[in-house]
Amino acid sequence: MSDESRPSPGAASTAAVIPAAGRGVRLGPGAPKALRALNGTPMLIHAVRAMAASNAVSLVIVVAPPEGATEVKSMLDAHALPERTDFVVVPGGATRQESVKLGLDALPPGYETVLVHDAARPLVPVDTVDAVIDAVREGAPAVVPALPLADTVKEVAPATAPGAPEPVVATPDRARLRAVQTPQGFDRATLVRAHETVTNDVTDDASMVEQLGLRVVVVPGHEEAFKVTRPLDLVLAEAVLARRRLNDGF
Ligand SMILES: Nc1ccn([C@@H]2O[C@H](COP(=O)(O)OP(=O)(O)OP(=O)(O)O)[C@@H](O)[C@H]2O)c(=O)n1
Ligand SMILES: C[C@](O)(CO)[C@H](O)COP(=O)(O)O
Repeated sequence: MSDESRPSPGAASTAAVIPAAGRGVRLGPGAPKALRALNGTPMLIHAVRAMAASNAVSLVIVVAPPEGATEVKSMLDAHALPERTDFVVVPGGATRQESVKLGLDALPPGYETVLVHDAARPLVPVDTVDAVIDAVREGAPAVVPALPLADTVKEVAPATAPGAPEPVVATPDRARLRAVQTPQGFDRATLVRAHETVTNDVTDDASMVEQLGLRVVVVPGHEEAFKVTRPLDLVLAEAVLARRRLNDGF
């Protein structure tokens, strides 16, 4: 859609920032993780389509590997997206946190709800995306999709000598723990303030909002929103896609 014919976003418009600039070290040697294929389609395209599947999302900002922004733009041009969805590509930074900030800096006015979604979670279902957006629109400044843990978790202390076993110091109550996914959803002003204020390293955006002392709430996550991190996750992702194709009857 051209800039002239595109309606300007209203207060209810939602944009998604997709950090996709990581190397994918834990996945092993190869192209940057977001550009690797799942059933023949780049992981990033799956992730963009997962955001664009929500009727509420009209802009996707892709934060590309710093040296790969042109390639990512061509890749997006070559893959069909819904007509209502525009996209912008910006080069990323050295950490996820920096990449998200660079994506936010490129966000035009008019988008009051912002999702931050890992390219590495390509298969999140649209119902999860919509649940996050709805919770933000209902007034929560920050929303995370999350699942209860299947494993018991131990807190450990550093080993006393190289190669020695780590001593366990605590077993947190599993019933109160959640494994957090993306997309995480935010009121735009809150997310911008969090990224301008918090300078320590964090592993997700919601924890920056927690550091501002603001309310972060959880909505149910989905097992298919898992993060492709290690080689076995690629096998699982392709199996999920195969199951979807079977269920869709083609
Ligand atoms: N400098 C970085 C690092 C990460 N990410 C993005 O943040 C998301 C979650 O990060 P992760 O799964 O840890 O990806 P990588 O950093 O690529 O993985 P690894 O730590 O194995 O290298 C991914 O979509 C990744 O592309 C990013 O945009 N910029
Ligand atoms: C944002 C995140 O996906 C929530 O679980 C996660 O914290 C990213 O961590 P990573 O180590 O950068 O993959």
